[in-house]
Amino acid sequence: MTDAATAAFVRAIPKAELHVHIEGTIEPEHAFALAERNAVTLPWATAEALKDAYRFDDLQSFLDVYYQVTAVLTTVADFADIVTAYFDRAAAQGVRHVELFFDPQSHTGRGVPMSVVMDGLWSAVSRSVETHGLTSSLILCFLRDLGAEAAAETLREAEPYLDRIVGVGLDSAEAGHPPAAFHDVFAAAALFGLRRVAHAGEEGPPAYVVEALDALGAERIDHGVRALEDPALVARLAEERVPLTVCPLSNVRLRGVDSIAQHPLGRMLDAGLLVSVNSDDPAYFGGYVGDNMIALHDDPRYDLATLRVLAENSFRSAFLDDDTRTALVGEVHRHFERGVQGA
Ligand SMILES: Nc1ncnc2[nH]cnc12
Ligand SMILES: [Zn+2]
Repeated sequence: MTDAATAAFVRAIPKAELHVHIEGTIEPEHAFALAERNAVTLPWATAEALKDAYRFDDLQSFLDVYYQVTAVLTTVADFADIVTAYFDRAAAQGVRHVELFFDPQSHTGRGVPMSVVMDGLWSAVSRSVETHGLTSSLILCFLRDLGAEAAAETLREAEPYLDRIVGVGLDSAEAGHPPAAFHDVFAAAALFGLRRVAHAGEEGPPAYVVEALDALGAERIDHGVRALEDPALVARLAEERVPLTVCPLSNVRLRGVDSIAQHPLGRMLDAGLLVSVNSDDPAYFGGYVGDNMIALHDDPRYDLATLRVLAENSFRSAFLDDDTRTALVGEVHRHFERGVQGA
């Protein structure tokens, strides 16, 4: 096990978080406080009962809970508050830059206007440097199980707010929903000057990773762990330096892998892939990004030198300008020069 001083050191490593769904950061107690504030009835009696429901068999069984909890979000203040609560935790875990996913369709589909979602998220994101000492941006994700037409409609609704988002992504139930169906909406997003990322190879086959790259022009792959099943794809990802945002605790909780010891992250690093560590839905999966790194470090394969590579990779994979990237990698360097205090 990682000792307390080393855990504090790992948690404080400067890092970027590139794969975190804001709706997946609502802690159970906060969900119940928001439910009460908005007179929303959740299908669980207490926060404890909700936590008891966090036993997942796969991605879908998690999404079923996740979408029900999002119903507590109804006002501008709610969206601002969940971002602020996430920033509080992220800043305490060394996060210097975050690219936040949000799922507008999970709100507009319940009658919450896009303007409420955008104004709430933006009020916190636009002030993150002053409030938390970290830079932040927003990535609008399309829910792939709702289809391409709904995604196109969502992009149209988001048009007045394009200066508040850095890119678009693709998430939700992966199996049976190949990326290529979203070619046109991703092409339209590219014409707007937006960056493109996509969840692929979480539960879906390696072919979905290939499609995300070729049909969507994805610049970064979220998860991508199943890419390892296809050696030609691994060679391509390594050659093209395609960033993969890997979420170890998420993969364990959603039963993609049995344990951290079984997790393919080590093999991905060995294959020369540009991988970073991320939290995905930290309120549900047992930890924020620093906690994911500590869980890795409990396994001797992930020594401090490896965690340093992962932290540097997070900045190398981010949508940052070169000067900012260099400065942030320099912060990682200085953190390791100072070393574990008391060691
Ligand atoms: N891990 C995940 N995969 C796909 N969609 C998601 N939405 C929130 N978390 C997700
Ligand atoms: Zn995700």
